[in-house]
Amino acid sequence: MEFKLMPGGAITGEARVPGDKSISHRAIMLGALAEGTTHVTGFLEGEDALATVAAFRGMGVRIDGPEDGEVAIEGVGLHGLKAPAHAIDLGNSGTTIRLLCGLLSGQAFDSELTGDASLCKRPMGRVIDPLARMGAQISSADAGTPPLRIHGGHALQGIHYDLPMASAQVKSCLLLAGLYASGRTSVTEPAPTRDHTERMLRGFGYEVKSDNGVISLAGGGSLKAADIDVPADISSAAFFLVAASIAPGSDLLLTHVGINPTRIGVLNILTLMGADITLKNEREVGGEPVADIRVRHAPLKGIEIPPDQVPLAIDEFPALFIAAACAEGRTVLRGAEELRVKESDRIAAMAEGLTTLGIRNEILDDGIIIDGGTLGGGVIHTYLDHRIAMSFAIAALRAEREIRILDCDHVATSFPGFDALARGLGLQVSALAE
Ligand SMILES: O=C(O)C1=C[C@@H](OP(=O)(O)O)[C@@H](O)[C@H](O)C1
Ligand SMILES: C=C(OP(=O)(O)O)C(=O)O
Repeated sequence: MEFKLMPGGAITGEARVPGDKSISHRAIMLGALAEGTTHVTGFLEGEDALATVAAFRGMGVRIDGPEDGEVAIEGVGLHGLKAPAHAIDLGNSGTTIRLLCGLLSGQAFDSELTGDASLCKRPMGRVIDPLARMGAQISSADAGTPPLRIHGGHALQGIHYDLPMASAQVKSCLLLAGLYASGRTSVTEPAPTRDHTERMLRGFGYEVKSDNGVISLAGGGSLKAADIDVPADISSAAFFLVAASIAPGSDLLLTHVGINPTRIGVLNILTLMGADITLKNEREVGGEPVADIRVRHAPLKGIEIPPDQVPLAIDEFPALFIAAACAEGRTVLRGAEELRVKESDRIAAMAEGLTTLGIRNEILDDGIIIDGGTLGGGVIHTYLDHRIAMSFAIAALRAEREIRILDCDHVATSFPGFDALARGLGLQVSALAE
Protein backbone atom coordinates (compact mmCIF):
# COMPACT_ATOMS: atom_id res chain seq x y z
CA MET A 1 0.00 0.00 0.00
CA GLU A 2 1.19 3.54 -0.69
CA PHE A 3 -0.07 6.90 0.54
CA LYS A 4 -0.81 9.74 -1.85
CA LEU A 5 -1.12 13.17 -0.26
CA MET A 6 -2.44 16.37 -1.75
CA PRO A 7 -0.72 19.44 -0.35
CA GLY A 8 -2.26 21.74 2.25
CA GLY A 9 -5.14 21.47 4.71
CA ALA A 10 -5.73 22.10 8.42
CA ILE A 11 -6.20 19.66 11.30
CA THR A 12 -9.37 20.23 13.33
CA GLY A 13 -11.73 18.28 15.57
CA GLU A 14 -11.35 15.69 18.31
CA ALA A 15 -9.81 12.22 18.22
CA ARG A 16 -8.63 9.38 20.40
CA VAL A 17 -5.66 7.67 18.77
CA PRO A 18 -5.15 3.89 19.32
CA GLY A 19 -3.84 2.40 22.55
CA ASP A 20 -0.27 2.64 23.78
CA LYS A 21 1.90 -0.02 22.16
CA SER A 22 4.39 -0.37 25.04
CA ILE A 23 1.61 -0.79 27.62
CA SER A 24 -0.38 -3.17 25.39
CA HIS A 25 2.60 -5.54 25.03
CA ARG A 26 3.23 -5.53 28.76
CA ALA A 27 -0.45 -6.11 29.60
CA ILE A 28 -0.40 -9.37 27.61
CA MET A 29 2.94 -10.51 29.03
CA LEU A 30 2.20 -9.83 32.68
CA GLY A 31 -1.43 -10.94 32.31
CA ALA A 32 -0.21 -14.28 30.93
CA LEU A 33 2.23 -14.78 33.82
CA ALA A 34 -0.23 -13.72 36.52
CA GLU A 35 -2.56 -15.81 38.64
CA GLY A 36 -6.18 -15.05 37.68
CA THR A 37 -7.85 -13.26 34.77
CA THR A 38 -6.58 -9.89 33.57
CA HIS A 39 -9.07 -7.64 31.75
CA VAL A 40 -7.65 -5.03 29.41
CA THR A 41 -9.47 -2.12 27.76
CA GLY A 42 -8.09 0.31 25.18
CA PHE A 43 -5.72 -2.40 23.84
CA LEU A 44 -3.83 -1.54 20.65
CA GLU A 45 -5.16 -3.73 17.83
CA GLY A 46 -2.00 -3.15 15.81
CA GLU A 47 0.20 -5.85 14.33
CA ASP A 48 2.99 -5.53 16.91
CA ALA A 49 0.66 -5.98 19.89
CA LEU A 50 -1.18 -8.78 18.04
CA ALA A 51 2.18 -10.53 17.54
CA THR A 52 2.53 -10.54 21.33
CA VAL A 53 -0.98 -12.01 21.71
CA ALA A 54 -0.18 -14.74 19.15
CA ALA A 55 3.12 -15.56 20.89
CA PHE A 56 1.40 -16.23 24.22
CA ARG A 57 -1.46 -18.16 22.63
CA GLY A 58 1.25 -20.32 21.07
CA MET A 59 2.52 -21.00 24.61
CA GLY A 60 -0.86 -22.23 25.79
CA VAL A 61 -2.36 -19.04 27.24
CA ARG A 62 -6.06 -18.45 26.64
CA ILE A 63 -6.59 -14.90 25.41
CA ASP A 64 -10.07 -13.70 24.38
CA GLY A 65 -10.22 -10.71 22.03
CA PRO A 66 -9.16 -8.13 21.21
CA GLU A 67 -12.63 -6.86 20.39
CA ASP A 68 -13.17 -3.11 20.49
CA GLY A 69 -9.94 -2.90 22.49
CA GLU A 70 -11.08 -5.42 25.12
CA VAL A 71 -8.93 -8.43 25.95
CA ALA A 72 -9.22 -11.07 28.67
CA ILE A 73 -6.11 -13.06 29.55
CA GLU A 74 -6.33 -16.25 31.62
CA GLY A 75 -3.05 -16.10 33.47
CA VAL A 76 -1.12 -19.36 33.83
CA GLY A 77 1.26 -18.21 36.57
CA LEU A 78 5.01 -17.65 36.28
CA HIS A 79 5.67 -21.34 35.62
CA GLY A 80 2.61 -22.25 33.53
CA LEU A 81 3.74 -21.47 29.97
CA LYS A 82 3.98 -24.42 27.56
CA ALA A 83 6.68 -25.02 24.94
CA PRO A 84 5.63 -23.46 21.62
CA ALA A 85 5.18 -25.95 18.78
CA HIS A 86 6.92 -23.69 16.20
CA ALA A 87 9.33 -20.78 15.96
CA ILE A 88 7.56 -17.67 17.30
CA ASP A 89 7.27 -15.01 14.56
CA LEU A 90 7.22 -11.54 16.09
CA GLY A 91 6.83 -9.67 12.81
CA ASN A 92 8.15 -6.11 13.13
CA SER A 93 8.17 -5.88 16.93
CA GLY A 94 11.49 -5.10 18.62
CA THR A 95 9.80 -4.70 22.00
CA THR A 96 8.27 -8.18 21.91
CA ILE A 97 11.42 -10.00 20.85
CA ARG A 98 13.64 -8.27 23.42
CA LEU A 99 11.23 -8.63 26.34
CA LEU A 100 10.56 -12.26 25.41
CA CYS A 101 14.30 -13.00 25.47
CA GLY A 102 14.29 -12.23 29.18
CA LEU A 103 11.05 -13.99 29.95
CA LEU A 104 11.83 -17.12 27.94
CA SER A 105 15.34 -17.44 29.38
CA GLY A 106 13.62 -18.36 32.63
CA GLN A 107 11.53 -21.21 31.17
CA ALA A 108 12.22 -24.93 31.30
CA PHE A 109 11.70 -25.30 27.51
CA ASP A 110 13.59 -24.20 24.39
CA SER A 111 12.15 -21.58 22.06
CA GLU A 112 13.01 -19.88 18.79
CA LEU A 113 12.19 -16.25 17.99
CA THR A 114 12.14 -14.68 14.56
CA GLY A 115 10.57 -11.80 12.67
CA ASP A 116 10.33 -9.84 9.43
CA ALA A 117 13.16 -8.41 7.30
CA SER A 118 13.40 -5.27 9.47
CA LEU A 119 13.43 -7.15 12.79
CA CYS A 120 16.03 -9.62 11.52
CA LYS A 121 18.46 -6.70 11.09
CA ARG A 122 18.11 -5.33 14.61
CA PRO A 123 20.80 -5.84 17.27
CA MET A 124 20.03 -8.40 19.97
CA GLY A 125 23.50 -8.54 21.60
CA ARG A 126 22.27 -5.81 23.95
CA VAL A 127 19.96 -8.37 25.60
CA ILE A 128 21.89 -11.58 24.89
CA ASP A 129 25.07 -10.39 26.67
CA PRO A 130 23.56 -9.42 30.04
CA LEU A 131 21.22 -12.44 29.96
CA ALA A 132 24.27 -14.67 29.43
CA ARG A 133 25.77 -13.12 32.58
CA MET A 134 22.61 -14.23 34.40
CA GLY A 135 23.18 -17.79 33.14
CA ALA A 136 20.91 -17.79 30.08
CA GLN A 137 21.90 -19.48 26.82
CA ILE A 138 20.80 -17.77 23.62
CA SER A 139 22.22 -18.26 20.16
CA SER A 140 21.69 -15.82 17.31
CA ALA A 141 22.61 -15.34 13.67
CA ASP A 142 26.28 -14.29 13.26
CA ALA A 143 25.54 -10.57 13.36
CA GLY A 144 23.82 -10.94 16.75
CA THR A 145 20.46 -10.65 15.00
CA PRO A 146 17.34 -12.88 14.90
CA PRO A 147 16.48 -15.69 14.49
CA LEU A 148 17.31 -16.40 18.14
CA ARG A 149 17.32 -19.75 19.86
CA ILE A 150 16.77 -19.68 23.60
CA HIS A 151 17.87 -22.81 25.42
CA GLY A 152 15.64 -23.23 28.45
CA GLY A 153 16.28 -25.10 31.66
CA HIS A 154 19.28 -23.03 32.81
CA ALA A 155 19.09 -21.61 36.32
CA LEU A 156 19.34 -17.80 36.31
CA GLN A 157 21.14 -15.73 38.94
CA GLY A 158 20.36 -12.10 39.64
CA ILE A 159 23.04 -9.62 38.55
CA HIS A 160 23.62 -5.89 38.65
CA TYR A 161 23.88 -4.39 35.18
CA ASP A 162 24.80 -0.84 34.15
CA LEU A 163 22.91 -0.33 30.91
CA PRO A 164 25.33 0.95 28.24
CA MET A 165 22.45 2.65 26.38
CA ALA A 166 19.17 4.22 27.49
CA SER A 167 16.83 1.37 26.56
CA ALA A 168 13.55 0.44 28.20
CA GLN A 169 13.56 -2.78 26.21
CA VAL A 170 16.87 -3.95 27.71
CA LYS A 171 15.82 -2.82 31.20
CA SER A 172 12.47 -4.62 30.90
CA CYS A 173 14.08 -7.75 29.47
CA LEU A 174 16.37 -8.03 32.49
CA LEU A 175 13.57 -7.33 34.97
CA LEU A 176 11.46 -10.10 33.38
CA ALA A 177 14.41 -12.51 33.54
CA GLY A 178 14.86 -11.36 37.14
CA LEU A 179 11.42 -12.75 38.03
CA TYR A 180 12.96 -16.20 37.45
CA ALA A 181 16.42 -15.53 38.91
CA SER A 182 17.78 -16.30 42.34
CA GLY A 183 18.52 -13.20 44.39
CA ARG A 184 18.10 -9.62 43.17
CA THR A 185 18.37 -8.32 39.64
CA SER A 186 19.18 -4.63 39.38
CA VAL A 187 19.91 -2.16 36.59
CA THR A 188 21.04 1.42 36.30
CA GLU A 189 20.20 3.52 33.27
CA PRO A 190 22.39 6.24 31.73
CA ALA A 191 19.16 8.30 31.54
CA PRO A 192 15.59 7.54 32.60
CA THR A 193 13.55 5.54 30.06
CA ARG A 194 9.88 4.59 29.92
CA ASP A 195 8.92 2.90 33.17
CA HIS A 196 5.77 1.00 32.15
CA THR A 197 7.25 -2.38 33.16
CA GLU A 198 8.03 -1.19 36.67
CA ARG A 199 4.61 0.45 37.07
CA MET A 200 2.72 -2.56 35.76
CA LEU A 201 4.69 -5.08 37.82
CA ARG A 202 3.74 -3.07 40.90
CA GLY A 203 0.13 -2.98 39.68
CA PHE A 204 0.28 -6.80 39.60
CA GLY A 205 1.47 -6.81 43.20
CA TYR A 206 5.19 -7.41 42.54
CA GLU A 207 7.66 -5.29 44.49
CA VAL A 208 10.03 -3.26 42.29
CA LYS A 209 12.42 -0.81 43.92
CA SER A 210 13.64 2.40 42.26
CA ASP A 211 16.32 4.02 44.45
CA ASN A 212 18.58 6.78 43.09
CA GLY A 213 18.41 5.45 39.55
CA VAL A 214 18.84 1.77 40.56
CA ILE A 215 15.84 -0.34 39.58
CA SER A 216 15.64 -3.78 41.14
CA LEU A 217 13.49 -6.73 42.03
CA ALA A 218 13.95 -10.10 43.73
CA GLY A 219 13.08 -13.34 41.94
CA GLY A 220 10.68 -15.95 43.20
CA GLY A 221 7.50 -13.92 43.78
CA SER A 222 4.18 -14.13 41.98
CA LEU A 223 1.91 -11.81 39.97
CA LYS A 224 -1.78 -11.25 40.71
CA ALA A 225 -4.13 -10.47 37.81
CA ALA A 226 -5.18 -6.83 37.48
CA ASP A 227 -7.41 -4.72 35.25
CA ILE A 228 -5.61 -2.44 32.81
CA ASP A 229 -7.00 0.59 30.97
CA VAL A 230 -4.50 1.35 28.19
CA PRO A 231 -4.27 5.08 27.42
CA ALA A 232 -3.98 6.42 23.87
CA ASP A 233 -0.39 6.22 22.62
CA ILE A 234 1.48 9.53 22.85
CA SER A 235 3.77 8.18 20.11
CA SER A 236 0.75 8.00 17.77
CA ALA A 237 -0.63 11.31 19.06
CA ALA A 238 2.75 12.87 18.15
CA PHE A 239 1.93 12.86 14.42
CA PHE A 240 -1.15 14.98 15.07
CA LEU A 241 0.59 17.20 17.63
CA VAL A 242 3.06 18.10 14.90
CA ALA A 243 0.39 18.19 12.17
CA ALA A 244 -1.80 20.68 14.02
CA SER A 245 1.24 22.76 15.04
CA ILE A 246 2.50 23.19 11.47
CA ALA A 247 -0.81 23.62 9.57
CA PRO A 248 -2.37 27.11 9.73
CA GLY A 249 -5.97 27.11 10.95
CA SER A 250 -5.56 23.93 13.02
CA ASP A 251 -7.24 23.34 16.39
CA LEU A 252 -7.29 19.75 17.65
CA LEU A 253 -8.22 17.91 20.85
CA LEU A 254 -6.57 14.51 21.43
CA THR A 255 -8.32 12.65 24.23
CA HIS A 256 -7.15 10.16 26.90
CA VAL A 257 -3.46 10.37 25.93
CA GLY A 258 -0.83 8.77 28.17
CA ILE A 259 1.44 11.49 29.60
CA ASN A 260 3.79 9.35 31.68
CA PRO A 261 6.75 11.66 32.52
CA THR A 262 9.11 9.21 30.79
CA ARG A 263 7.20 9.64 27.50
CA ILE A 264 6.52 13.38 27.19
CA GLY A 265 9.69 14.55 25.46
CA VAL A 266 7.60 15.35 22.39
CA LEU A 267 5.44 17.77 24.39
CA ASN A 268 8.49 19.40 25.95
CA ILE A 269 10.38 19.73 22.66
CA LEU A 270 7.41 21.10 20.70
CA THR A 271 6.70 23.59 23.50
CA LEU A 272 10.34 24.77 23.36
CA MET A 273 9.86 25.25 19.60
CA GLY A 274 6.89 27.53 20.27
CA ALA A 275 3.97 25.11 19.89
CA ASP A 276 0.61 25.97 21.46
CA ILE A 277 -0.15 22.87 23.54
CA THR A 278 -2.35 22.71 26.64
CA LEU A 279 -3.14 19.74 28.85
CA LYS A 280 -6.67 19.37 30.21
CA ASN A 281 -8.41 17.00 32.55
CA GLU A 282 -5.19 15.45 33.90
CA ARG A 283 -5.94 12.24 35.74
CA GLU A 284 -4.44 8.88 36.70
CA VAL A 285 -5.80 5.73 35.06
CA GLY A 286 -4.57 2.34 36.32
CA GLY A 287 -1.20 3.66 37.49
CA GLU A 288 -0.49 5.76 34.36
CA PRO A 289 -1.07 9.54 34.05
CA VAL A 290 -3.46 10.57 31.27
CA ALA A 291 -4.73 13.89 29.85
CA ASP A 292 -6.64 15.44 26.96
CA ILE A 293 -4.28 17.53 24.84
CA ARG A 294 -5.34 20.61 22.89
CA VAL A 295 -2.99 21.79 20.15
CA ARG A 296 -3.42 24.80 17.88
CA HIS A 297 -1.34 26.05 15.00
CA ALA A 298 1.60 28.24 16.03
CA PRO A 299 4.76 29.40 14.28
CA LEU A 300 7.65 27.13 15.28
CA LYS A 301 11.33 28.03 15.67
CA GLY A 302 14.38 25.80 15.40
CA ILE A 303 16.09 24.78 18.66
CA GLU A 304 18.98 22.73 20.04
CA ILE A 305 17.17 19.72 21.45
CA PRO A 306 18.10 19.29 25.13
CA PRO A 307 19.98 15.97 25.52
CA ASP A 308 17.90 14.97 28.55
CA GLN A 309 14.77 14.95 26.34
CA VAL A 310 16.19 12.44 23.84
CA PRO A 311 15.21 9.17 25.59
CA LEU A 312 11.85 10.71 26.51
CA ALA A 313 11.00 11.33 22.83
CA ILE A 314 12.92 8.52 21.14
CA ASP A 315 10.08 7.28 18.91
CA GLU A 316 8.80 10.78 18.14
CA PHE A 317 11.87 12.13 16.33
CA PRO A 318 10.68 11.32 12.81
CA ALA A 319 7.59 13.48 13.45
CA LEU A 320 9.69 16.11 15.23
CA PHE A 321 12.00 16.33 12.18
CA ILE A 322 8.95 17.42 10.16
CA ALA A 323 8.27 20.09 12.78
CA ALA A 324 11.91 21.18 12.39
CA ALA A 325 11.55 21.30 8.59
CA CYS A 326 8.58 23.67 9.01
CA ALA A 327 10.24 25.81 11.72
CA GLU A 328 12.08 29.03 11.22
CA GLY A 329 15.82 28.51 11.64
CA ARG A 330 17.98 25.55 12.55
CA THR A 331 17.19 22.53 14.73
CA VAL A 332 20.07 20.42 16.05
CA LEU A 333 19.70 16.91 17.50
CA ARG A 334 22.64 15.07 19.08
CA GLY A 335 22.94 12.07 21.39
CA ALA A 336 20.33 10.11 19.43
CA GLU A 337 22.43 7.28 17.94
CA GLU A 338 19.71 4.85 19.07
CA LEU A 339 17.63 6.14 16.13
CA ARG A 340 19.95 4.22 13.84
CA VAL A 341 18.81 0.81 15.17
CA LYS A 342 15.04 1.16 15.07
CA GLU A 343 12.77 -0.36 12.39
CA SER A 344 15.01 1.55 9.97
CA ASP A 345 18.01 3.83 10.40
CA ARG A 346 15.67 6.71 11.19
CA ILE A 347 18.32 9.38 10.78
CA ALA A 348 19.25 8.22 7.27
CA ALA A 349 15.66 7.51 6.20
CA MET A 350 14.38 10.91 7.39
CA ALA A 351 17.38 12.78 5.94
CA GLU A 352 16.74 11.18 2.55
CA GLY A 353 13.05 12.11 2.55
CA LEU A 354 13.70 15.65 3.78
CA THR A 355 16.23 16.12 0.98
CA THR A 356 13.63 14.85 -1.53
CA LEU A 357 11.26 17.54 -0.25
CA GLY A 358 13.97 20.20 -0.61
CA ILE A 359 14.84 20.63 3.09
CA ARG A 360 18.54 21.17 3.82
CA ASN A 361 19.92 18.84 6.43
CA GLU A 362 23.19 17.37 7.62
CA ILE A 363 23.53 13.88 9.05
CA LEU A 364 25.61 13.54 12.25
CA ASP A 365 26.82 10.24 13.73
CA ASP A 366 24.36 10.64 16.57
CA GLY A 367 21.76 13.02 15.18
CA ILE A 368 20.93 15.55 12.49
CA ILE A 369 20.90 19.26 11.71
CA ILE A 370 17.77 20.49 9.92
CA ASP A 371 17.26 23.95 8.43
CA GLY A 372 13.61 24.92 8.20
CA GLY A 373 12.41 25.86 4.72
CA THR A 374 9.80 25.40 2.04
CA LEU A 375 8.66 21.82 1.43
CA GLY A 376 8.22 20.76 -2.19
CA GLY A 377 6.87 17.31 -3.03
CA GLY A 378 8.05 13.97 -4.40
CA VAL A 379 8.33 10.23 -3.76
CA ILE A 380 9.38 9.01 -0.30
CA HIS A 381 10.83 5.64 0.69
CA THR A 382 9.86 4.37 4.16
CA TYR A 383 12.40 1.53 4.52
CA LEU A 384 9.51 -0.55 5.96
CA ASP A 385 9.25 1.83 8.92
CA HIS A 386 5.78 2.89 10.09
CA ARG A 387 6.97 6.11 11.72
CA ILE A 388 8.78 7.28 8.57
CA ALA A 389 5.55 6.76 6.58
CA MET A 390 3.33 8.70 9.00
CA SER A 391 5.84 11.53 9.43
CA PHE A 392 6.02 12.29 5.71
CA ALA A 393 2.23 12.02 5.47
CA ILE A 394 1.78 14.98 7.83
CA ALA A 395 4.53 16.91 6.01
CA ALA A 396 2.02 17.27 3.14
CA LEU A 397 0.13 19.85 5.19
CA ARG A 398 2.93 22.30 4.40
CA ALA A 399 4.10 20.93 1.04
CA GLU A 400 3.74 22.76 -2.25
CA ARG A 401 3.19 19.65 -4.35
CA GLU A 402 1.88 16.09 -4.08
CA ILE A 403 3.78 13.60 -1.89
CA ARG A 404 3.72 9.85 -2.61
CA ILE A 405 4.94 7.52 0.13
CA LEU A 406 5.84 3.97 -0.90
CA ASP A 407 5.58 0.83 1.30
CA CYS A 408 3.10 2.02 3.92
CA ASP A 409 1.75 -1.38 5.04
CA HIS A 410 3.82 -1.25 8.20
CA VAL A 411 1.77 1.68 9.51
CA ALA A 412 -0.57 -1.00 10.90
CA THR A 413 2.15 -2.18 13.32
CA SER A 414 1.48 0.77 15.63
CA PHE A 415 -1.40 2.77 14.15
CA PRO A 416 -4.12 0.76 12.38
CA GLY A 417 -6.56 3.14 10.70
CA PHE A 418 -4.09 6.03 10.56
CA ASP A 419 -5.16 7.18 7.09
CA ALA A 420 -8.92 7.14 7.85
CA LEU A 421 -8.45 9.01 11.14
CA ALA A 422 -6.10 11.54 9.53
CA ARG A 423 -8.56 12.10 6.66
CA GLY A 424 -11.34 12.75 9.15
CA LEU A 425 -9.21 15.43 10.81
CA GLY A 426 -8.31 17.17 7.54
CA LEU A 427 -5.25 15.47 6.03
CA GLN A 428 -5.75 14.92 2.29
CA VAL A 429 -4.48 11.35 2.21
CA SER A 430 -5.54 8.38 0.11
CA ALA A 431 -4.24 4.85 0.54
CA LEU A 432 -3.59 3.08 -2.78
CA ALA A 433 -2.73 -0.53 -3.51
CA GLU A 434 0.84 -0.71 -4.85
O1 LIG B 1 10.07 -0.67 25.90
C1 LIG B 1 9.35 -0.28 24.95
O2 LIG B 1 8.13 -0.54 24.88
C2 LIG B 1 9.99 0.53 23.90
C3 LIG B 1 11.23 1.07 24.10
C4 LIG B 1 11.95 1.87 23.09
O3 LIG B 1 12.98 1.08 22.53
P1 LIG B 1 14.46 1.00 23.18
O4 LIG B 1 14.36 0.39 24.50
O5 LIG B 1 15.24 0.14 22.21
O6 LIG B 1 14.96 2.41 23.22
C5 LIG B 1 11.04 2.33 21.97
O7 LIG B 1 11.80 2.80 20.88
C6 LIG B 1 10.10 1.25 21.52
O8 LIG B 1 9.21 1.74 20.52
C7 LIG B 1 9.24 0.74 22.65
C1 LIG C 1 11.02 1.36 17.85
C2 LIG C 1 9.74 1.01 17.81
O1 LIG C 1 9.22 -0.21 18.16
P1 LIG C 1 9.92 -1.61 18.40
O2 LIG C 1 11.31 -1.38 18.92
O3 LIG C 1 9.03 -2.32 19.37
O4 LIG C 1 9.93 -2.33 17.07
C3 LIG C 1 8.71 2.01 17.44
O5 LIG C 1 7.52 1.67 17.53
O6 LIG C 1 9.04 3.16 17.03
